[in-house]
Formats: sequence, C-alpha cells, structure tokens
Amino acid sequence: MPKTGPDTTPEADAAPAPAVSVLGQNQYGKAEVRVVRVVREGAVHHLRDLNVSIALSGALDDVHLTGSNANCLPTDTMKNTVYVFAKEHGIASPEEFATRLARHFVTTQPSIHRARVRVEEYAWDRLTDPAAGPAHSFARRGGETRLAEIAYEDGHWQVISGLKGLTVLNTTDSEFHGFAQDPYTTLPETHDRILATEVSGRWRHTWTEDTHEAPDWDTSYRETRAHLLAAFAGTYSLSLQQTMHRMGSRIIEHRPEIAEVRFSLPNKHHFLVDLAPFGLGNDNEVYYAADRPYGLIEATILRAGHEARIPVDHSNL
Ligand SMILES: O=c1[nH]c(=O)c2[nH]c(=O)[nH]c2[nH]1
Repeated sequence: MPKTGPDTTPEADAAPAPAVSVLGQNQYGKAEVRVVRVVREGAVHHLRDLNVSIALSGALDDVHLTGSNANCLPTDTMKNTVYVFAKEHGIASPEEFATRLARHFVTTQPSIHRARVRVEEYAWDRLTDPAAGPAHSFARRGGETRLAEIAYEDGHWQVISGLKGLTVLNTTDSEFHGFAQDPYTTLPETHDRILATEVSGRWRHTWTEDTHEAPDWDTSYRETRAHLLAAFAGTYSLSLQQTMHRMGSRIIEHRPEIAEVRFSLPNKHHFLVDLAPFGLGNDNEVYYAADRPYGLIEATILRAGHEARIPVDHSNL
C-alpha cells in the first residue's frame, strides 16, 4: 500500500471517532502437523503417528491492529517445535506430548496466555510378531473395506474380490536409488526409508461355471489378504513397484483360485525432518507424513496364460 500524506481534512483536528469495529476472540497456530516418530529397539521398531494442531492466544491485539509482529511467534516455529520435541522427548502418549507443547508456549512466550493443543493419534497394529523376528511392519487400524463385484452373463460368472483402505507401513527395509535423472531431478537417493501405502487391490477368480465348485469365498479372501500383507512385510523393497509386484505374484503363486490381481498403491511419502538447524541429528526417527502429492503406482499381475479382465480404473487419471 502506498503511504498517504498527512490527513489535512477538516475532521483531522476533531476528537477521534469511536471505533466502528472491535477485535473479538482471536487465536492462531499451526493446524495438522503430521509427525511420525520411530523408535528402533534393535530389530523391533515402535511407531507413533500424530496429527497435532496448536492454537495460541493472548496479547495479540497489536498483531491485528497495528501490524506489529513483535508478539507473533510464527506458526512455522510451532511446527518446528513439534518435530524437535518428538526427537528430543519422544512421544510417550498424545496427552504427554500435547501437555509438553502447551506448557512450552505459555511459559516461554510472555505474550501467550493460553495454548490449546489437539492431537489425533492414528493407531497402528503390528503385522509381524516381535518374538518371531524383525518387527518393522504395521497396518493402520480401521478404514479397511472388503469389496466384491460379480457379473453373470450367458451362464458365465466373473467374480472379482478385493479391498481398499488398508494402510500399511514398513519402518525399514526400503530403499530407492539408481533411478533415472533429468535436469529437474532433485530427489536424494535413499538406502533406508519408510515405505507406506494404502492398498486398493482387486483380484479375479478363475471360477466361471456353475459346473465347477465355487471357492469358499471367506477363506479365499482371508488367505489372499494374508499373502498380500506377508509380501508387503517380507519384501526387502527397492521400490514400491517391486513390492507391489511381489504382493501380486505371491497371491498368484499361493492361491490357485485367482487368475489376476490389480493394485493401485499411493506412495504415502514420509520425509525425514531436517533437524540440523536445531543442532540435532535425525537418524530415521522423526518424519513428516505428507498427504499430497503422492506417487500412484498401479499394475496388473496375471497368472501366466490368463487374460487381463479387471477393468483399469482411470478415475484417478
Ligand atoms: O518406490 C518408489 N517408486 C517411485 O517410482 C518413486 N518416485 C519417487 O519420487 N519416489 C519413488 N518411490
């Protein structure tokens, strides 16, 4: 805005007019800081996954009325504080973590009189038994939906089973390097990253005729799902594409009743937070879980000699 000159209108000498507007309740903060904290106890990894929102209020009138930011701790700083606290103190519980944050802002910023911190925690279940070996694979609790799509025409059946919304994560045994590069490539190569995806999978059964016995659908579903998860957990991954192929090929190898598998797997990126500005290292401990953009990795895996019939879903692209 260009500065205006002195007010020379006749009203300038008069008593100030009562303000027309008054600042009411106000607060500000960083919403939805997605922090994932991994603790590695040898081959057994522990995971906490939070969505943290912070709202501060206090002596903030000047920020709104005069534009002075002297009392305005940047929301970016609040985000950094979440990551630094996750590194330095770990995440014992949502309550403990939120309490620590709220106390910090109120006791270190004289202008801040009240802090509200809301934490949502996403629960993860282990995919492998820590007593039986490496335990770094998890499935997110809830959100999973089983699917069935049936077509019947000219006496022939087509049965497609599947699932969506099954989110899985490996805290290690995932690398991505040796990729093609062009002048716009900035992605660093990684030899140890989090690999996470929300599985959408459909599989077509070989059963087409009433003259043959139909599979036990529930058993088939349970076993197929188990193979898909075992392949995700057990594959040392050089890309999500490779893991996905193992998930499909393991199903084809173990479930003769299935002719074709189709996966659509978003690569749910977890980026290591750079804690160097705070004099801290980050040895695969604190991650930022990005929700978009995401890689979208899709493929059909077929039993040799069978045709691809599961329609390719182009609603994403
Ligand atoms: O497993 C991956 N596959 C990719 O194609 C890709 N691209 C990318 O940026 N990260 C990854 N990760």
